[in-house]
Amino acid sequence: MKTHEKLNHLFPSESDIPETYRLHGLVEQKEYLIDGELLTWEGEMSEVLSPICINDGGHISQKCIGHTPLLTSQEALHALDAAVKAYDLGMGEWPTLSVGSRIHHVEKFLSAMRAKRQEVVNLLMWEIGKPLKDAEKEFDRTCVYIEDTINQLKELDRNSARFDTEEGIVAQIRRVPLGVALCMGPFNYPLNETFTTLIPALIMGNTVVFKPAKYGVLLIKPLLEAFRDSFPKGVINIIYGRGRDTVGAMMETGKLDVFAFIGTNKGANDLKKLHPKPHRLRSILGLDAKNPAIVLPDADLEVAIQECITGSLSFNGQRCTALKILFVHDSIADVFIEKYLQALQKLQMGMPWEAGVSLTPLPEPGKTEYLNGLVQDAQQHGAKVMNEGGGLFNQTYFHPAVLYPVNAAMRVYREEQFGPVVPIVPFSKVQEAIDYVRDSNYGQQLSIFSQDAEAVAHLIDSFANQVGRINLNAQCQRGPDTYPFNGRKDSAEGTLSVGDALRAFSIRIMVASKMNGTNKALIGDILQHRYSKFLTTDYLF
Ligand SMILES: O=C[C@H](O)COP(=O)(O)O
Repeated sequence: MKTHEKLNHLFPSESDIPETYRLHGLVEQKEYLIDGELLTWEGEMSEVLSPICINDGGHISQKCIGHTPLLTSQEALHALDAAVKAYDLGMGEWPTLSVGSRIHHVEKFLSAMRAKRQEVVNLLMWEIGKPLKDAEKEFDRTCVYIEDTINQLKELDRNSARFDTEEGIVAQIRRVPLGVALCMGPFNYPLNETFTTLIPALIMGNTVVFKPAKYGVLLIKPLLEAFRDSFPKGVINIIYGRGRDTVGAMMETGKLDVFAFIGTNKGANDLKKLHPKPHRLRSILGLDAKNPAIVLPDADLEVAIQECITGSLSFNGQRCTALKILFVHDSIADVFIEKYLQALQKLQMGMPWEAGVSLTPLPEPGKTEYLNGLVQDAQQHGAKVMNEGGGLFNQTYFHPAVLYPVNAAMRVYREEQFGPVVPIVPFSKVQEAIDYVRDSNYGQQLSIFSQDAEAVAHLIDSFANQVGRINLNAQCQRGPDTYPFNGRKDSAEGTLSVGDALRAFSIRIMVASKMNGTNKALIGDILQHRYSKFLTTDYLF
């Protein structure tokens, strides 16, 4: 069957959807969380369209699955005020709670979250088209990340140095939260990526305003009560709405201390510049990437193909860590492409809940047209679509397009496609690939495929000052989550491993006292009477 004929079978009617995955009615998300209260929004709502298209008696359209509130700047500022109040040492308890107590709150949340697994996984499929296995993995991985964060924090706490005495000065050094954090995540990992900033921020004692991703927003609904019931008032506030109205208004107040954002450079820059004193804002950012694979002539092709197929096309290439351009030595380009296309044929396109399906509809509006534009541009500059049916699209479906030979004149050479378009660049000298990486604005990761120790070592040394991670005979990826996740140049700011994130959302400060009679009496008095929340004997590391 030709690919375009197969595409006709991608639009199920309601009755074709298995009962377990069917949505019964719309998910009406009217509630938002401010200062420990779930408030109900009666104003304008935003429609949530699933990328999954339904065939309703011959009429095929994206299914509307629910609505979310379009809050205004007023609600956003209310949320910010609640977070500011909860952070204030004089009024809020959260920043000065013991590590053990904060862990207890997060554990309570985790246990409530686990009970919502099926609901959240189902929404991950409906909202962003994530295949069932990947959606389950995202949920489970997030739970493990929270557990690991708790364990890491206990470890840090155990190893803490309580007092330092140097040169006649006693220092009570303490790691403290940064303040009020705004956490925003991307549509492709709306749970995992968001929680890898949200949880470390909370557990370190920051208070948070959380705005869920634009797509992948309804799946926070099942967790709203868990958030409300697990944390003290104002510690976590959850809002919805247009970025400019809500986030923009909060930024302009200058009251945000941390901006934790996983998304595009443009999104991050547009928001950050609204802060009146951006240098005061600690930014923890995961941004654009264009990770290349470099396949040398002696590469083990079986390994290279397997890793490049999953690296470039798992979740339709919609991962910041996806391989977004493949540099293949020209002596093996033909055989590489032949094998790549054979492997591609085995990937199935379909509904996210169908067994074996890995290619699914795309949630971003206008994405298929954008990808088609990239393909046409490459064709105009001399590339061919190497696979039958490649690039064929329909509303939210885009069949992967493998482009060859790609060169610097084409948009896809530098633009981050974030979708199922695979550009393959032939090279004769490895220096061409080295120059590509060095000239790139991005520096998240790259992959090298070769068995030649000398050649690999040379490349490692060429790239160690360019990217955050070099993968040998393996695709690019974030995990394991205990490993550093970051990037160079315009790809990231800060590092987000389990342990690094705890440090990213905190700062070490101290009270330093000269060892003289006055101070001995003074500190003794403060400690004895517990006058200070900060200066206590049971402080954090
Ligand atoms: O989109 C960026 C994700 O953090 C990638 O994670 P992953 O490499 O595990 O798919």
